[in-house]
Amino acid sequence: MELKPTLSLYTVSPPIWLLAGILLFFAWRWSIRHHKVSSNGEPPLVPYLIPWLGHGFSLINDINGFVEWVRSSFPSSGAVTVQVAGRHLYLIFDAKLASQIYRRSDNFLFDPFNLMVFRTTGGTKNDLEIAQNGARLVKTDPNVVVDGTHFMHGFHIMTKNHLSGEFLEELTRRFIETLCKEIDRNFPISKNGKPEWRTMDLCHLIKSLWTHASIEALMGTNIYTFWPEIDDWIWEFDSTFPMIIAQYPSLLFPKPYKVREEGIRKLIDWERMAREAEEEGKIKSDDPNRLWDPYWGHAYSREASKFYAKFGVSERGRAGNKMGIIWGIAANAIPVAMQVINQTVLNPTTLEELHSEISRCQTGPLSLDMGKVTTQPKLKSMFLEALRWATASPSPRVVREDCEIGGYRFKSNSMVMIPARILQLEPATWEIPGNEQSKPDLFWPERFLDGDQEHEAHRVDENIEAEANHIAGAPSSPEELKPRRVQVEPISGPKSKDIQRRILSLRPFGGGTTICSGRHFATNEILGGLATLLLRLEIEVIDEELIKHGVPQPDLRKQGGLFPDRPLMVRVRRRMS
Ligand code: HEM
Repeated sequence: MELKPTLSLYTVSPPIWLLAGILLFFAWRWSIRHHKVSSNGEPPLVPYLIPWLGHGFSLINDINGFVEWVRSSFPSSGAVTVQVAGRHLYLIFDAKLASQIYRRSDNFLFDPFNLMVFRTTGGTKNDLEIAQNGARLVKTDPNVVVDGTHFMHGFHIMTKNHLSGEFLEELTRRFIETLCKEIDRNFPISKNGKPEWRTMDLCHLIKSLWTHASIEALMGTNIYTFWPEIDDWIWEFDSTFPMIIAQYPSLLFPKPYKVREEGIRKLIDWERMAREAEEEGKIKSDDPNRLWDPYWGHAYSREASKFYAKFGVSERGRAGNKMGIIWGIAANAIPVAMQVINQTVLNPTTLEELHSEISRCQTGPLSLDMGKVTTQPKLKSMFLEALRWATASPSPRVVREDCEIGGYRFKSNSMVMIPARILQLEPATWEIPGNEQSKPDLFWPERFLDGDQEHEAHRVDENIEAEANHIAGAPSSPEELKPRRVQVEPISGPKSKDIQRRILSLRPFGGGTTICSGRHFATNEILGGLATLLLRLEIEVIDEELIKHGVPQPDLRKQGGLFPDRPLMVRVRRRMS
């Protein structure tokens, strides 16, 4: 009997092969995009080619671009898993899940990153052991003596207490005072009453004024007598420090380590001089609780040094901590200040409206009621919109024990990252149908005109729950390290789904126990600084230059506050009173 030829694999023509391949590829892509969980319950795994290393290189090379790419590949997943150097890293894309993680600070730990900062800013082996005492870690070094001290949490509470209330007011007062002094020095009141226009890059001007005012407010004036270059040094440190974090070898890349060592040396000198000045009675006030003096600067700088010294942290470790604080203040708040001020002068209607809000807060020709400034609706909306549009905070955590949240399984010792920028640019959250200006990649000054009372109230509520979880089961903290309650209106009444989603999705300051302790100062220095600047200076955008360079956008090469990616050329002159 003659057998009929059957359709064998070998007889299928190449176009059919190709078609089958394309269909399989799309089926595979569809299945990974629509799989809500992996087979073991973890968030779906993003496929990778290089074993062990996985996505490590893409993540280091361009963290914002990589995270954006992952989100676009998994648009309907609340979380995904990526492989980085042999470990799983969960990227969280769902705002509600992020809030649950922030609240569980006993299981989603920040201390491993605090420890990493301690090490990379120059802490010694002994300092690292002190820092691990009572820290929340997956595994503690077996040599560490655990005596119930809880050093890191104590420091965090001390920080929070010294950046609120009267301490916050003093830091703001010193900042504004120095800013005024610097503006007056750069743009003196003209003798003949006719000030000259000067051409400059506005971004550069803001960067230099704000850097000097924040360092002097925090560290005092004496530091400039032996380290006048500190304002330039901090930006050199900012551009080189990520290489130390990424563990570039010092033999091949000596510069970042050289810059860091210079900072450590100078900050050791700063602390020695402040101690000597105190012992020699050079500091005028003998009130041990004074808020500011020229040697220690703000009380927070003094108390941070004393806190570290009390626990036996070395001079080098203390200098490293100071370096981290100065860097934290400058590198996050100053780029956001630049974005707010750029957007103000770029839009004549906004400029006019802000002038009228500022005039309502004036207490004299050049003085302001700061409490009023930070509650003006348009000013506040500009600030929140700049935080939404121009920050990329990663909020890293490590999972302590296996747990299940939001339908996902999170495995012990894996890492978590909440890429806030993704939540802050999600069209479903921010875009209002029929309103072109509301597109999330655009800066829309009116976006937050309905206020942010709910945002802050929600963060405080989250923080209280996180603190309670964190402290439960941890060694008890001394009374002076207990957090003070911050007064915020509670969230009242039911909120629409849209508002709830927006409240949960604005995450520039992280959340939980480690929510940024400097956020209130950041608000004051950015809005108070903007009002101070507009009262003293006239600023006009140079249209031909704007056409040539284009409108500044957030520069995505960095995390935290995002700098404008190009200059904004303006004419500036002293305002005639
Ligand atoms: C717009 C400006 C700022 C942004 C976007 C920002 C952002 C952040 C973020 C994302 C965290 C980590 C939160 C977490 O993952 O839970 C953080 C922590 C922190 N920030 Fe800020 N920050 C800003 C300004 C400041 C300023 C001006 C100060 C100091 C005056 C400051 C002091 C701190 C401190 C001390 C912590 C550590 C909190 C702790 O562990 O106790 N920040 N900040």
